[in-house]
Order: sequence, then structure tokens, then C-alpha cells
Amino acid sequence: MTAPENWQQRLAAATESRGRLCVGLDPHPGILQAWGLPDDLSGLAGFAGTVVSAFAGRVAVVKPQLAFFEAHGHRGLAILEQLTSAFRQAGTLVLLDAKRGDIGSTMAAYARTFLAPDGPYAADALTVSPYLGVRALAPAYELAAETGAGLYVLCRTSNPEAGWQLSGEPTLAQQVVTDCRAVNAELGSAVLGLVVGATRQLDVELPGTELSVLAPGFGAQGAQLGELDQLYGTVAPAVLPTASRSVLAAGPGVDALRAALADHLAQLPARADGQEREQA
Ligand SMILES: O=C(O)c1cc(=O)[nH]c(=O)n1[C@@H]1O[C@H](COP(=O)(O)O)[C@@H](O)[C@H]1O
Repeated sequence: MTAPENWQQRLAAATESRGRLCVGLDPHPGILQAWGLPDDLSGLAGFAGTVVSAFAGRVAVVKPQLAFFEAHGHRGLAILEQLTSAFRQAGTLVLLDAKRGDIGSTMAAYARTFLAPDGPYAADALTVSPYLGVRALAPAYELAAETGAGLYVLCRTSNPEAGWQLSGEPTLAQQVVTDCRAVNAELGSAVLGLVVGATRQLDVELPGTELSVLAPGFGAQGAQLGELDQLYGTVAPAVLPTASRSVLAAGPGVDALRAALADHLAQLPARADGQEREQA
């Protein structure tokens, strides 16, 4: 078997063997407290050790939220570095939630930091913001096309304040879809995916399963995994649902966290494209 090359192939291989779920790793003060951990570096290290024990090699994708590591300064980032490498070594893909986006020269520095194979926080994929223009992300998507990394571009986010993304003609969200399709076509590789939240019925037109869709909003934000097919329709097979707080709430026990993962996977409908989920 030849090694998968681009992000969509790598993602398909990971979800085929481990189930179609991304577990968000958000060590916010509330979860540290609920796990009996202090809201400091030792608590963050305890959180990281537990999630690696519970999920490394068992879940297809994890999505560490950079903000909660940055909040602890450079030592917090060192914990992120260790966590990222532990997951990647175990074969779990790391999608770093950094939501970066800036003009070209600055974007090149972000790309080097988060996507270059020898970058300090090298991940398999990254969330990015298109507010400065999808084309401003070029240094990141060009590098990602070379390395097989993926980028998820904010399109229609899950939060209640996101309505403005649907104003204008075409809407900002729709323009993001158009630009991402054009970039992928130019690259000859589906490097760019979209973030389309599950908290509302699909209100942006997506081109079937052409683009990978990261879908936050399940669990703590109210959307139900069992309704994924109704929410996304023909796009559903391309959706990677992600849940953070609803999984982490089961901790800090490793077995309880694994049971929560299994429970989330069990709620998902089978995929219409024949790529079936597998129980954790
Ligand atoms: O990019 C994201 O992951 C994201 C996009 C979005 O539209 N909404 C959203 O909640 N997220 C992230 O998902 C995480 C919250 O997930 P839950 O705890 O499952 O609600 C946070 O890290 C958010 O930044």
C-alpha cells in the first residue's frame, strides 16, 4: 500500500481505522477544576498526561486549543509541544486550533511555526481565519500542499454572534467557499477545508463532499451527533465532527474518557460513503 499523500487521504485513513471524530483538547480553567487540577502549569501538565493516556492512538484526530496553552506562557507551549508529539507518534492526527490569518509575510511565519515539519509546534492541520482574504493564506496553503497538511478555513462558525458571516451578496461565508474551491483547484489538492458549525441548519451552499468540513458545535453547544446527516445533507460524508467539553466532562479517569469517546462515536450515523465508523 502506498502512503497517503494529501490531507484528505491522511484524514480518510485515520477515520477509517479509528472512527470519524475529532476530540477537542481545551484545558480551560473549568475543566482543570472539575478534574481536581490547579489552574497552573502543573494542572496543565496533568491534563496533557491524562488525555495522551486516554486518546493517543485511539482517536483519529485531536484538536488542541492553542489559547489554553498560550495562557500559561512559554512553559504552557512546551506542554503543547510534548502533547503534540506524543499524539503524532501514536498515529493520531493533530489539528491545532490557532485560527491564524494575516498578510503574506506574517502568514509565512505562522506557516513555519505550525506547519513546517521542523517547526516548533508542527501539526498535521491548522485552523485559519480568512478575514484578510483566503488568498492571504497562500504561504500556509502552499506549504501544506507540499507536506500533506490540512487547513480549515473559518466559513460559518458555531457561535451565536456568527450571523454577520451570512450577510451581503454573496455572503462572506459563500465567498469563502468559492475562494477555497478555487485555491484547491489551483493546488491540485484539497488542502483547504471549511469550518461549518453544527449549531444551525446548513445555511451556506457547499459543493457536496469536495471540501472537508470541520464541524464544531456538537455536545456542549447543543448540536446532536445523531443528527449529523440531517444537518449536513449531501455534505455529511465529508464532515469531521469535533467535540471538546462533552468528551472531557467525563474525565479525569482514563477509562471514563475512553467510554465517553466510544459513546460519542456510537451516536454518529454510519457514513453514507461506505467509510464506516468503528467503536473505540
Ligand atoms: O475552530 C474551531 O474548532 C471552532 C470553530 C467554531 O465555529 N466554533 C468553535 O466552538 N470552535 C472551537 O471548538 C472548541 C469548543 O468546542 P466544544 O467544547 O465542543 O463546544 C473551542 O476550542 C472553539 O474555539
